[in-house]
Amino acid sequence: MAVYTDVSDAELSAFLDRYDMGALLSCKGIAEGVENSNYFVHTEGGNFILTLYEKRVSADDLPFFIGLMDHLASRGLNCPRPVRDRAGEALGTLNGRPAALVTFLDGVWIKQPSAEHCGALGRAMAELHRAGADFPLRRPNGLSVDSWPALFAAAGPGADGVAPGLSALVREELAVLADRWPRGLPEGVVHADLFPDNVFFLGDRLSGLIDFYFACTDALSYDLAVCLNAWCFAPDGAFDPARGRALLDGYRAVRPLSAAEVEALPVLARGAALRFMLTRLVDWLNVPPGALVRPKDPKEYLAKLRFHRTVSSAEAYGFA
Ligand SMILES: Nc1ncnc2c1ncn2[C@@H]1O[C@H](COP(=O)(O)OP(=O)(O)OP(=O)(O)O)[C@@H](O)[C@H]1O
Ligand SMILES: N[C@@H](CCO)C(=O)O
Repeated sequence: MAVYTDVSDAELSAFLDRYDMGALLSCKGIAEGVENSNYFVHTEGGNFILTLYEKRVSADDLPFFIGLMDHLASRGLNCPRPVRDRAGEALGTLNGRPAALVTFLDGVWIKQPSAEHCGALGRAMAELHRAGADFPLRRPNGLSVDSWPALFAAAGPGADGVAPGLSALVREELAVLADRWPRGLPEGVVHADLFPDNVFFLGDRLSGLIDFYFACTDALSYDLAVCLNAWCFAPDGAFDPARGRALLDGYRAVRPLSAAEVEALPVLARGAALRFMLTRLVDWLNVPPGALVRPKDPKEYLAKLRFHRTVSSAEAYGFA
């Protein structure tokens, strides 16, 4: 994550007084990520992650995210557990932002995933979908097809300065995807941002999933579409069908896909590419002054979007 809101040791110690976690030993801002402010917090009680929720997270959604992490962890999924204060509250306020502490997960994320990593990811994603099946809360996906025109408007007039012709291409995509977006696919809890930096490994073993702050109720196969984009392109920008196949096969080994879900993958992957291209574009063109953040490159997702425009069936992703 990034750091948008600074927290001093004194402010943090006062915040921690509500918890049974002993005295603060150290606290360090985490530069990775782009969405919220994150700190690594070491106390006499152990290691924790402190998150201050920033612009894209609505305070009204926090009970969904906190409840979901609790629910998934109680179903055996390895994800952060919210830490409760003496009054039983997992959410507090720090420097004017909603804030929470969660448990620290061991592991590292993989910068260049192999087909084996993608297979492990597919299995873990299907397990997440299964574990979420009886989660009682619902949250619509606020970054799905209906929100994309407003997101594009929020990027402002600079799009063609990032890549010539980008505005025209986005307008075309908005129209095509509004027309073709699949409805009626099996739905449930999706992570919706399961990028490599949100999946930890210890050796070759997938050890945990983090960052549930885009999780929502949506088509389960949308998660696969996000991961085809985030995990299955080679460093030279070419799609790698071996990784795509491993991801899809890993998933299907735990939760079978219906014919409708498979058929929908190209348009879902195209929409997922546009979604991340647009949020990156907004962030690229609007870096808050003083923020410790490195915005992610929207052009990476423009290239992925161009690829999906050429795809007509899931076989292009390695599906067999
Ligand atoms: N529970 C956790 N255990 C261990 N490390 C964590 C945990 N949560 C976050 N981190 C660390 O903080 C970094 C950023 O966290 P996270 O991905 O949640 O931030 P973000 O701003 O939402 O990022 P993104 O750009 O992926 O949305 C992670 O890459 C990881 O190094
Ligand atoms: N995973 C996102 C950032 C968090 O939304 C991206 O790479 O654009």
